[in-house]
Amino acid sequence: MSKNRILVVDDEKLISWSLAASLKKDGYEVDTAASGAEAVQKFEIFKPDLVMLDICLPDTSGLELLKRFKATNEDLYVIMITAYANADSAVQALQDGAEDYFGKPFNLEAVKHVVERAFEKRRLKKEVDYFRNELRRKSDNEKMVGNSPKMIEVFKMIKICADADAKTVLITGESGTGKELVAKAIHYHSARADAPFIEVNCASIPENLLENELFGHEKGAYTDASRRQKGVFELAEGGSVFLDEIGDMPYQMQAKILKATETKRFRRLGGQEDVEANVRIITATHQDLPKMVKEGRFRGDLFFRLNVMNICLPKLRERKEDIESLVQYFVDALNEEYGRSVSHASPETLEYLTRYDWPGNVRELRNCVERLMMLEQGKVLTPEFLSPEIKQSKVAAQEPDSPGMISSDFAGEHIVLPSTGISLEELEKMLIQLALKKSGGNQSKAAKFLKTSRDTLRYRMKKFGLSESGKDGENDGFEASVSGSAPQASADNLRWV
Ligand SMILES: Nc1ncnc2c1ncn2[C@@H]1O[C@H](COP(=O)(O)OP(=O)(O)OP(=O)(O)O)[C@@H](O)[C@H]1O
Repeated sequence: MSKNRILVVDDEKLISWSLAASLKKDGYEVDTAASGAEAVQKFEIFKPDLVMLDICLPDTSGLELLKRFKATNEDLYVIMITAYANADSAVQALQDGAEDYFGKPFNLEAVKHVVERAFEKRRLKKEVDYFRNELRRKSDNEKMVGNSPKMIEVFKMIKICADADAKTVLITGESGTGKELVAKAIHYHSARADAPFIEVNCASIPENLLENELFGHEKGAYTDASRRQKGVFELAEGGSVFLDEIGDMPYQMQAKILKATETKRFRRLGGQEDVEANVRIITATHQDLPKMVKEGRFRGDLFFRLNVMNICLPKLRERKEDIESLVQYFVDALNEEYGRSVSHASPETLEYLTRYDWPGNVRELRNCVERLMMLEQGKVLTPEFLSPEIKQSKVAAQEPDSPGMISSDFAGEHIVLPSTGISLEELEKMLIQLALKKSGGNQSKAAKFLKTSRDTLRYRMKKFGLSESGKDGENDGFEASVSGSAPQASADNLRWV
């Protein structure tokens, strides 16, 4: 490993000689200069990591040299050497970017500590820069894939939130749709990218520890609080706090989060004064917050505050056109991770993957590709190792071709009727549900689609227990059907694919 280089600039020969000898003994590479002109020359050639600079030089002021050196290399550490009478200049030097100073006459042991401290600080700074760049690189690598119109809308919203420095953002969507990726994308594409992004999963931290985690505590706030400790809101200063699973935030804590979002201030546990919070708060949940508000489980005021900017992530089954590019993206990423050289998924495999409904969304798709890559020996992913559920989804679509089955496309949905038969009433109910789904619940449009009158439709909806509000009987719900997510529709023996 190369040695750290130190340039000692002092016109008093005895001082520079004793400093150089002591620093060399400590393992540094040292050079000396007795004037400003010589220092400038040596600075160019020797390229020091640290300069020890006397404030009073025969041909120039150490303060001038300090500015010149720092302008050339802003990461350079400079320690000023000053006579005690020159304390004002030392203060000026610190303001101009010097790291530290010591006075003459000096104790070599004390100087040694000043130098060690400077290099330790430099090492830590490098380490922090390294990890920050790593994180950034990681976030850049974690691309968000998708060309569907729904994902393009999501990308537009990410850009708007990042560019406008939105102070609160709510990300909603089913589990595995990419909420965490969106939160990172907002942070790393905004002016806050160089400050920390800190994630807290509200569901995984016990209620009694959450406040401490978020806001920190003062010394003596509780029995074990032997010193003041910063919480996430302070540690993320200038950056973003990502509160995942905000729906699981305890009700009491919600009021504190509301205060922090509204006033940009919070209080440490056991603290008497508010602390300023310069952070963007990104929240995410897979839960239905408006419903939770109605049920009194989530504060309405906090919901409205968070919901100012809402990014709603589409389910994977609603953007199946993205599946092929996602699969290729995961194949490439996993090739790199496992040192494999799989080229792609076969058309038949892709057909299976496109038929399946992906209740676990993109996370489930990624896991599926990973499993195929582990089991497949060849360069192309074949359907051989697909799970039974995924294979079943295609069988379901193909079965109608077998004797005794009926298959049809209706209102854009592929309907499969079982070989065991189906009652006319069940079929009628399902068609009404499909028509309502297609019309977004609009009864006039649904009636027109079914070539019947609105009154007839309403009569039949009532007959089948499909309520006007968009909900039908107890469990067999219109809500579930219109979401398009229910492979088993109202009749158990029917399947939509
Ligand atoms: N559009 C996308 N492009 C590429 N990868 C994606 C995309 N969306 C999600 N992923 C991947 O899917 C997995 C799940 O994503 P993520 O953790 O962001 O989902 P989530 O909505 O936060 O899930 P949960 O609610 O369970 O926390 C991750 O591996 C993520 O990298």
